[in-house]
Amino acid sequence: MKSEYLAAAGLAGGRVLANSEIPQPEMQEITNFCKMDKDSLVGSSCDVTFKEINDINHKIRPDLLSLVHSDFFKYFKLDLYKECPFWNDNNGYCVNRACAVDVVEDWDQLPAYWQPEVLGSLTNESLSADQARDDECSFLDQLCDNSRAKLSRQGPDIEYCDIEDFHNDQSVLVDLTANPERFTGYGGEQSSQIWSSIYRENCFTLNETGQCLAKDAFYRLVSGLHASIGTHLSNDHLNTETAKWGPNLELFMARVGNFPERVANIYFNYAVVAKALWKIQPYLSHLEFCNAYHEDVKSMITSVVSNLDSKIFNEDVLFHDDISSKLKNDFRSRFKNVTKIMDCVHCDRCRLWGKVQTTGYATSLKILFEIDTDDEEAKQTVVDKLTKYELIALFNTFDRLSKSIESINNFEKMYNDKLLTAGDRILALFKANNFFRILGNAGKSISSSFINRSNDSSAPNIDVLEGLKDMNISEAIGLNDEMNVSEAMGLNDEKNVSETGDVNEVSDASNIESIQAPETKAPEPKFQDVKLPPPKKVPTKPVENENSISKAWHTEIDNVKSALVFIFKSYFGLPRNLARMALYKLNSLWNSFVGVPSYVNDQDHSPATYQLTIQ
Ligand SMILES: Cc1cc2nc3c(=O)[nH]c(=O)nc-3n(C[C@H](O)[C@H](O)[C@H](O)COP(=O)(O)OP(=O)(O)OC[C@H]3O[C@@H](n4cnc5c(N)ncnc54)[C@H](O)[C@@H]3O)c2cc1C
Repeated sequence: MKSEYLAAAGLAGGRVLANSEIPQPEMQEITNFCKMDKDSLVGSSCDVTFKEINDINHKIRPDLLSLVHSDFFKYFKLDLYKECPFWNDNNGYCVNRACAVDVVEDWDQLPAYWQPEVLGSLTNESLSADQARDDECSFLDQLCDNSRAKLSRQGPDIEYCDIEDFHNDQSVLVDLTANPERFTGYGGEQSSQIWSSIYRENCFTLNETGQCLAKDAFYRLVSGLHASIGTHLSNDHLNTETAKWGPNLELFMARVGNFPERVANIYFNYAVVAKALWKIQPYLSHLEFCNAYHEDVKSMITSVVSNLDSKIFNEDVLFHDDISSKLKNDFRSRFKNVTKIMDCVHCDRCRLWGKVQTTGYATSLKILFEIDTDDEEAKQTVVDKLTKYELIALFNTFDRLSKSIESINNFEKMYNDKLLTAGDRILALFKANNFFRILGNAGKSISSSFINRSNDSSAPNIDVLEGLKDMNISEAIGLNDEMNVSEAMGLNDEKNVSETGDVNEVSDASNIESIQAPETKAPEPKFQDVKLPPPKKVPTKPVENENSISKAWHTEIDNVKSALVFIFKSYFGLPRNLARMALYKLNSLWNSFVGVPSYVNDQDHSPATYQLTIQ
């Protein structure tokens, strides 16, 4: 095995490293966006690089997008009112319009196979629970509404999510394309509680071989889901000034981009779901669709899945022997809990997408870990028993990850553009010699170490530019005012700057506590990472001992001259200053008359500050 693979795999000297211990690859590109080497492997169980996944994703993206917009894949059923099974917290709700879900009410618009009669349990109360489940849950039967072979669901538990939800009386049908996953404003204590309980599920008690790898995989799945949600809410974010939805680079960097580990976890999840799809490929191509429309869907499925490769993820390393089967059971029940925690999410839109994606991961895990590659019959049985909702969730989850990866690549372009623009602006600042004026306007301080160095040289040099990363020049380069530029540029991946500017410690597999009670560390001494050049020796002037009368006389004369010049200039400049003041006042009155916001008149309240105030 290549040493690069060993390092990326987290295997050192026969010891399995936790995710947090895996050394981050050296940065090889000019940009430090996400500080990742795209030619390194995605993880210990993946024989695929970040770049290869980017290429695959680029190829399949159009078909995958069409697939999830097709009538067959765009509807999902869930119970939006199910009570939280873990804690008594069923009174909260999210009042933002963005949290709402539009459910399907106009049934006439739906294709025949989505009509209530076909969905069975929505209306047909005469069916027994088992019958309803069979009708509802046999994916193959649902492709054509006239063939309904009954498949028994007896046998050992192989479920990683609660599939009962799909035939619950309370369940509603939702058009996923009409309810995009995006920024909803959901946050605060409630969402942190959800995330901390999800991460707490990653506390395996068994001390079996391979536990570390399983624990690491569990963590990566959850963190990848979290990061993918963070990417979507940053990519489709509401700009409160323009009232338009669009990407928010600063938010993305603060939530995901500054944490290479989180970005890598999105790629890891992509590999897991892709492998599950690859694994059921032979069965998907044998599906019998009823009409020409479905044939289109089938060809889109084939074109997506045929681009995937078995080496993308090796599930066999996780639970490879009998000893680890207990661990697998633990893994399964813990992941099931993650899917159930979604019922505690107060924001309906977030709950919807949380349910879709956890169901998608649960389906992938079932396919990966419960299908024995040597047993053809068992394989067929597992695939046959997939419900259509599991398949819909599987493809939609793959689409979410694919969209995340596309967004990450777009954010990288934006980041590089911003960096270039920032660089140009910084150079322009020096050329125009208006550096201190701008800083004064921004009301920011500049580090003394930087002032010392900038005084040494009038031309911008690397030390000076490096010094810039230490100070908050967000206004100068147009980044979020609350964010330190070094963090915004990803120069420091140790800290997580939340939207409100809070600095929390980065959490990792071994650091769940940081999520439960985010620790605020005492600020570290600044500039410790900056290598300062030795201080220049300033030639010292010889001390003058003589304090002659003539020197004192000249000083006095100079002072009198300066005072006279000042008085003369003041009289001379008075009309000009009065005219300016009048003009300024008139301008200000005119602006208020035509309704221009007050910050335009007020230098201390730049648009950036104004934006922060109204947020
Ligand atoms: C199931 C679910 C679905 C959601 N869907 C949406 C949605 O569609 N739209 C929306 O606007 N909001 C959604 N949210 C809310 C969103 O995820 C955040 O919780 C919210 O925006 C507040 O963010 P935050 O910065 O306070 O930190 P949070 O994202 O709540 O994170 C809490 C802490 O976890 C750690 N952390 C963050 N990301 C990771 C990661 N990837 N890996 C490891 N640790 C991490 C950090 O230390 C952070 O301080 C959802 C929340 C949940 C629980």
